[in-house]
Amino acid sequence: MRTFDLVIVGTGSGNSILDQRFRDWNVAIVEKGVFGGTCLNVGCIPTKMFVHTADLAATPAASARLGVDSTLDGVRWADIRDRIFGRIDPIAAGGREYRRHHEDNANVTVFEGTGTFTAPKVLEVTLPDGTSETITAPKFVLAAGGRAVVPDIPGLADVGYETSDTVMRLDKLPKRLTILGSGFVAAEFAHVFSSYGVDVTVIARSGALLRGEDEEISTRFTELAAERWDVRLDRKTVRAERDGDVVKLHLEGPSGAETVESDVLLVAIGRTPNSDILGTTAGGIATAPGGHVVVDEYQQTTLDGVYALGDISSPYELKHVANHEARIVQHNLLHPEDRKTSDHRFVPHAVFTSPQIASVGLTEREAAASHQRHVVAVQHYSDIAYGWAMEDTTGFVKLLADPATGQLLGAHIMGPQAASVIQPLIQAMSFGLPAHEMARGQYWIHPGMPEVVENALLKFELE
Ligand SMILES: Cc1cc2nc3c(=O)[nH]c(=O)nc-3n(C[C@H](O)[C@H](O)[C@H](O)COP(=O)(O)OP(=O)(O)OC[C@H]3O[C@@H](n4cnc5c(N)ncnc54)[C@H](O)[C@@H]3O)c2cc1C
Ligand SMILES: NC(=O)c1ccc[n+]([C@@H]2O[C@H](COP(=O)([O-])OP(=O)(O)OC[C@H]3O[C@@H](n4cnc5c(N)ncnc54)[C@H](O)[C@@H]3O)[C@@H](O)[C@H]2O)c1
Repeated sequence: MRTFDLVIVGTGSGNSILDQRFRDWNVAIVEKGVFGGTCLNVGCIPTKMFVHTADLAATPAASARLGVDSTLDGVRWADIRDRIFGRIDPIAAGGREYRRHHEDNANVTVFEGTGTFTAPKVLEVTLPDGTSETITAPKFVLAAGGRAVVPDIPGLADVGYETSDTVMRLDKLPKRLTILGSGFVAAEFAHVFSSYGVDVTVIARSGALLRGEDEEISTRFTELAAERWDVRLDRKTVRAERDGDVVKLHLEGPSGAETVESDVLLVAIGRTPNSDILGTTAGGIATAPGGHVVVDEYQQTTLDGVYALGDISSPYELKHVANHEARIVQHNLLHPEDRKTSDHRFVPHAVFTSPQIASVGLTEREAAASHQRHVVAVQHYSDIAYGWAMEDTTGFVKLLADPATGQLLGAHIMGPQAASVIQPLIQAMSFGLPAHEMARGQYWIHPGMPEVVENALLKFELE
């Protein structure tokens, strides 16, 4: 058994922990897949590169009503795909090369295999050739992320399906795509593929898409989605079947049995933490019922010296959260006598679909459920100057605040550039800036898009 000072499992956010301050540590990094993890290789970065091209492809269809006539001549799928991965793949390869061979990493040993705990702080790494090595250390960082969930639907395993890991590398664009699921991944890929001219069907188990959002956003988004895609709500998928090149999904819904046919099926029903593969139970590390590794405010697991971060322990499953937690773990490894706690007070997210959606803090339903006193302010993009310029008809900002203090409790935006427009609200919440001070304590560039936030703030009826 080889002994190290520190073992890091996973090279997504885990890889960012090591810098020159660790040069005197004997470190092992264990990675079973592609260097760089989900966000770089199959997550945030490639998806948003596809979303950008989708936004461009969708522009001609949207501009005629403003008096600008243009047509989309075509979408070169292979060129888009190869440009995106032609940029990303070398970054992953470069990261691997850096850790394996660069002089900065003389103290780092890379194990390219699957790590599984056989006992507390004893990790068996199974290498691709079937051999294994056992390693140990007083300190571990578990940054092993999660993976797409595949439901137990009869026939599914035989028909062939894509997940977010594979759908961006399809050989050619399908004519028809069915997406099983109604969350982030479904909403983003439905926008991407439909903008490229693919007929998209979205199958939701419940009565709305993006159900985790504030109810008004979810309801309004579902209505808009139904105008662009074939949206099937309240459907149970009972069986999958292949007929030549066609994938058939047999559903049961409000009107009885029905079948959806398509060329490609994308399964997007959520992700599960990789704690099972990592053998956390044998490792003496507690997990929550959904499989997330349990951590305290210092990101330490139930086993002393073993830290965890990102999707393996965080129910948020967002890259900016994993990055924040990686910085906390890094600090706590380097300064065990002066540890920091992670801050999950105001975790924002954005869904890069169309219209874009962004959110931070309490939804109205959550505020009511927690008996939090609150007032609500809503401002439509259509009533601000830049909204006139865009002739926007669907976007809005919805804010929640404490009526006594003016402190913002939640912000929910659906509309152009929502992921950027929300940032000052995240800042105000994080630094405790009350709504009225935020609205009137600064200039708002006229006629900029953030005026939609200013006007929403001014609508609050505070005590
Ligand atoms: C399609 C998609 C789009 C997304 N878009 C966004 C977005 O726009 N914004 C955002 O904030 N978040 C987004 N996310 C979420 C984001 O990608 C994740 O939250 C983030 O990448 C998690 O980082 P991590 O370091 O925890 O795990 P990962 O990056 O998943 O890293 C875990 C690594 O551990 C390795 N590993 C796992 N088990 C073992 C083992 N037993 N032994 C050895 N190695 C192991 C894996 O191979 C992997 O490389 C998206 C996710 C998906 C799937
Ligand atoms: N922009 C972003 O930040 C971004 C983008 C993509 C993914 N992500 C992250 O990745 C995670 C995974 O995304 P996701 O969309 O796969 O999961 P999700 O949790 O966002 O949505 C999954 C949806 O599938 C539904 N579902 C579950 N089981 C089902 C079944 N058997 N049949 C039909 N529907 C079913 C759920 O009710 C849910 O609405 C997200 O939670 C998010 O944190 C983030």
